[in-house]
Amino acid sequence: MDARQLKIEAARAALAHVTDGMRLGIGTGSTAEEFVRLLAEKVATGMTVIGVPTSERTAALCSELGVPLTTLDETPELDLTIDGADEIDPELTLIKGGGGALLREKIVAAASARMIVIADRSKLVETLGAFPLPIEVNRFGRRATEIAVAAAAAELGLSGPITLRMTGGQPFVTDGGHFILDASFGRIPNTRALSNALHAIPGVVEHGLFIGLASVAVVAGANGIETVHAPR
Ligand SMILES: O=C[C@H](O)[C@H](O)[C@H](O)COP(=O)(O)O
Repeated sequence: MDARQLKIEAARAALAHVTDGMRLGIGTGSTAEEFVRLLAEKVATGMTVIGVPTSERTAALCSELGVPLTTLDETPELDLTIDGADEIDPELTLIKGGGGALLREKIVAAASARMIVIADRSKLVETLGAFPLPIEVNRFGRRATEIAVAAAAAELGLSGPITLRMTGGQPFVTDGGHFILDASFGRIPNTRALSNALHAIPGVVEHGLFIGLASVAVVAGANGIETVHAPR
């Protein structure tokens, strides 16, 4: 089965958790897009759900495919968010933000009673950090923020290149109008400590470590679907 098919299988398995009338957080990325396509088929045959998209990109796809949308201001409490991830560890701590949507994704996940992560098996890791950690920063003082991030990481024994994400020769700008720093720290054993340290830096808007947000991961591999539950 190719990578796209695995994403479709994970999305299909997660769709089984969606029931009529749910208020859904709808994730961003190639896996979440497969979920949107399958959800749209259900909506077309009568399922009633309302979704809060986690990016302009997801909003556009939902609108194109007829998935009804609302805003988090109109619907501030959600039943379930379904989203992809860049890395998933055994506790279901995640790295997200490879597509730059981490801020809205985290706000939406935090407003949801449950979050299900959908992924192919390649996203499962023992320790997070091979995937560079996306850190969303205010444009103002970006260099100073970068220096502060490096210093905070060094205090925790973490180091490595921190690069400004670029696209088409220009800095990548998030839906919220911010920049993204990608921090290649390597293994991050102390995710909670790093999260706290990053949140203490004024120019950091949010980071891509999702701790204690995902309740279930639905992971598709060559041998079928594996469902991983977060420890209680
Ligand atoms: O900002 C993007 C999101 O966090 C995505 O959910 C994440 O990058 C995974 O994307 P994909 O399903 O394309 O691997």
